[in-house]
Amino acid sequence: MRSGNGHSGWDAFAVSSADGTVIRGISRPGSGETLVLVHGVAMDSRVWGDSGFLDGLPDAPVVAVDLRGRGASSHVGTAAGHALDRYVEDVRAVLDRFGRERYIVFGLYFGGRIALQVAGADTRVVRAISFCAHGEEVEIPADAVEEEARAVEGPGGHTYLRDHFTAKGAPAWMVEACGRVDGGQLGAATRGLLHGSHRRTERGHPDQDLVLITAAGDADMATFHAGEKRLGARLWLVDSPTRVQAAARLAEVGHRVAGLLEAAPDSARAAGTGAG
Ligand SMILES: CC(C)[C@@H]1NC(=O)[C@@H]2CCCN2C(=O)C/N=C(\N[C@H](C(=O)N[C@@H](Cc2ccccc2)C(=O)N[C@H](CC(=O)O)C2=N[C@H](C(=O)O)CS2)C(C)C)[C@H](C(C)C)NC1=O
Repeated sequence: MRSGNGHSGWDAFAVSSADGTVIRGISRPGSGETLVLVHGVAMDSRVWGDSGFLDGLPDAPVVAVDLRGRGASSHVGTAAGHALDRYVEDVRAVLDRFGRERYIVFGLYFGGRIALQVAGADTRVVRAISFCAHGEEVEIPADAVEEEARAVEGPGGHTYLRDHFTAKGAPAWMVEACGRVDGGQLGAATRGLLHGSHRRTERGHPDQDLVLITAAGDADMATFHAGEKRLGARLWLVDSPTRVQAAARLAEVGHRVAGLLEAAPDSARAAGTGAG
């Protein structure tokens, strides 16, 4: 039986973020801890089904967010409106809406960095998992970002991204996701990276379980190890030469996350040490 929004068993939701922006997404009931999913820059909440991530998590309650300017959420035209703190407010408004005391937040690429940032700000997050983005301070190359913003907001924006990701060996679901995002929002979101996304993330609570995931062949592995040490995070590796190609491993990662949920005793941290 397909519900009104075209996803069988899923319900659409809408909440107002702190600045009034309407954040939408889809949710489904389940048993155990609620998984909140945060997509990357040129994506929307459809990536979780398309990538096979959800195949390994048939029973978990899931809330899949559309960040502002993506999916069904409201558009925001300014770079400042796409600052990291706005995205954190978006996710926290969604946590408020579902009223649970504990959440697991899983993010893809920049969505993973948002997940870590939300964990630093909100102790309801008992576990945060970042797929292929670390939480360390980075030097944002303003010129490269401006160049990329111009490329993605222009008429050839989708082609730029599709060609770039295809050349990097990204899976089809990731290449296709780019075509669903409005060019103007891609430009604003890209320039938005200059508004606070350079900041490192901090642990929000000693008992939080923080997990960083990256490709075994990641050239930037040292930064992920730095995150392990500084944040007391765990590092999962997927068998892939690069972070972009690791996107093809999301179905496997979904199964691994399911293993974490099964092993979850009272404190997420204990699960972190036990489940391996
Ligand atoms: C490859 C190219 C098409 C890609 N562009 C995108 O895709 C989207 C669409 C347009 C803007 N886009 C960004 O992402 C911004 N542009 C970049 N960002 C740098 C980056 O390092 N970003 C991190 C996350 C992050 C952010 C801020 C602070 C820390 C970390 C990241 O995770 N990057 C991976 C690629 C990888 O790890 O090799 C991906 N990110 C996509 C996503 O987040 O959805 C999916 S793949 C920062 C340092 C300026 C770089 C840079 C050349 C300008 N271009 C990309 O990265």
